[in-house]
Amino acid sequence: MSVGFDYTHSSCSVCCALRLRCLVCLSEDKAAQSLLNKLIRNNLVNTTNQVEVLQKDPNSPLYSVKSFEELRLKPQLLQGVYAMGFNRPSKIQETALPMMLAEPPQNLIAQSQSGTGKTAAFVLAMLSHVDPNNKYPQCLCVSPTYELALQTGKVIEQMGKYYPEVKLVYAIRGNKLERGSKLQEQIVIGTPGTMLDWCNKFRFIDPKKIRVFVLDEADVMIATQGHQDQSIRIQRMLPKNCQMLLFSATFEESVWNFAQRIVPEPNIIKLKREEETLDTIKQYFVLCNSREEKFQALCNIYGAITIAQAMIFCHTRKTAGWLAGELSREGHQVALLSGEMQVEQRAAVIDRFRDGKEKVLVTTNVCARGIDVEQVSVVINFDLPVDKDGNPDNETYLHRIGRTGRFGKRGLAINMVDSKMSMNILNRIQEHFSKFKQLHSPSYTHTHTHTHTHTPRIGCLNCCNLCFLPPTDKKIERLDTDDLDEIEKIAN
Ligand SMILES: Nc1ncnc2c1ncn2[C@@H]1O[C@H](COP(=O)(O)OP(=O)(O)OP(=O)(O)O)[C@@H](O)[C@H]1O
Repeated sequence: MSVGFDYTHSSCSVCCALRLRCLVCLSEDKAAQSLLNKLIRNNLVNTTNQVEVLQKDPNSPLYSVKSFEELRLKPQLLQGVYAMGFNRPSKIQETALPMMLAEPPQNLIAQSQSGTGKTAAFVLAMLSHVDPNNKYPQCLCVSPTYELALQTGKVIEQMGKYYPEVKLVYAIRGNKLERGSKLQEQIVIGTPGTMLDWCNKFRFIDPKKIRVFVLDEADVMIATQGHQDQSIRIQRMLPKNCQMLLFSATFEESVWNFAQRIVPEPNIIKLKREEETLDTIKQYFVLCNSREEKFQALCNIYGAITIAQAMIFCHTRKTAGWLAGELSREGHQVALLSGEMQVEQRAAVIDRFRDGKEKVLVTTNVCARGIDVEQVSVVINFDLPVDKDGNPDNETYLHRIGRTGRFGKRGLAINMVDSKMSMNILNRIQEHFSKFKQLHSPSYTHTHTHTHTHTPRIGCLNCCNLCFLPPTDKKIERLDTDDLDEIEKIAN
């Protein structure tokens, strides 16, 4: 078994540390992460940011709606929307829905973070566009994995509850049809490989009759080898007037290039991400010599201040398991999120933690990235975040501790330092975030080797990940965990 970038295996349960180096696992992670978010989310992510719109024809009027009634939906669909508990369109839906429902159909590329209502939007568009009297496929929706396709299928079923004439079929591995058969269902949802076979090899679908083509989770899609080409091959079989819709949670250059190949003459909608900031977070570090000392420091902190809920990040599954065991022995109610768990099991653990059934969540980064648990007031980096080469992983640091300071609330982040090397990493993280202020001064133009030159803008979605990172002058201060008075002070 070789370990490196070309290392491939079909199951992520083999390892934890290896996952950082394995391309297969990286793409599985992205899909699993996305599924996890869908399973644990039961409402919209709050966002106050504005929608940016780039129209194919800048002279055509831009409509946006504040209610579902304004969209003149079929009554059965409006009933479905309200039955799902949607009172009004989400921020992205306000602009995307009128575009998607317009006549003649308009192409759309839309980007906004997960949980902002993209799936519900394109499901509504598909259901609106099909003619139930025609018993053949009219909408194709491509998802990166079987599980994600099933999730979207569920939304179609819920929203189309009062419109039973419209039928849905899954083009997924294992769903075998008789040779020579023709599909009667109006909507086909599936993964790119099977969808392509059904159009091309088996001809269950006549691609020339497709009116709406949806490509969901483009960022996850391109992380999986082969999916990009298969999606493009499907797209090429569709008629010129077919409406092309593409959705993505992020918009790095690779996604953008792919999007442009799938969607000709697009309208573009972007919803700026809620900016994460370190300014409202107090950051400390604790000096220790061993894993046991780190644990002791943790106990001292728990002994001195009241912590409603905390997340503790470890580098490996092994450390996370060990720490969870030690904390339980000390009488803490601990939840452990671990890489070998099925996505559904992980979702259940997060749900329990969110409901306050456990007060401490011990996890590795791979499991917890992108998960929002608002009420967490303390984040502990039991191990500092590093990338596959052992360099500081600044972005992960921001994501981890950013969760404690959401929506202007003050949070606390404590970093455990157990060697010269980890002190060096922490110093570099601190330096990175203070340098940022200079990098983003308005007149400064910076170049990233992997992207293009542009005038940097904080929150800019089209350029590079760096621009997501806000500046801060915040120092990471030393905390002596043997001094109870000192610990008590940090909580005030
Ligand atoms: N207009 C709305 N009003 C209330 N809730 C909504 C509305 N639109 C969507 N939701 C709900 O918000 C949650 C997120 O929506 P949706 O899944 O469509 O977002 P998304 O951007 O596609 O995110 P993801 O890619 O993670 O699924 C879902 O629980 C969905 O039922």
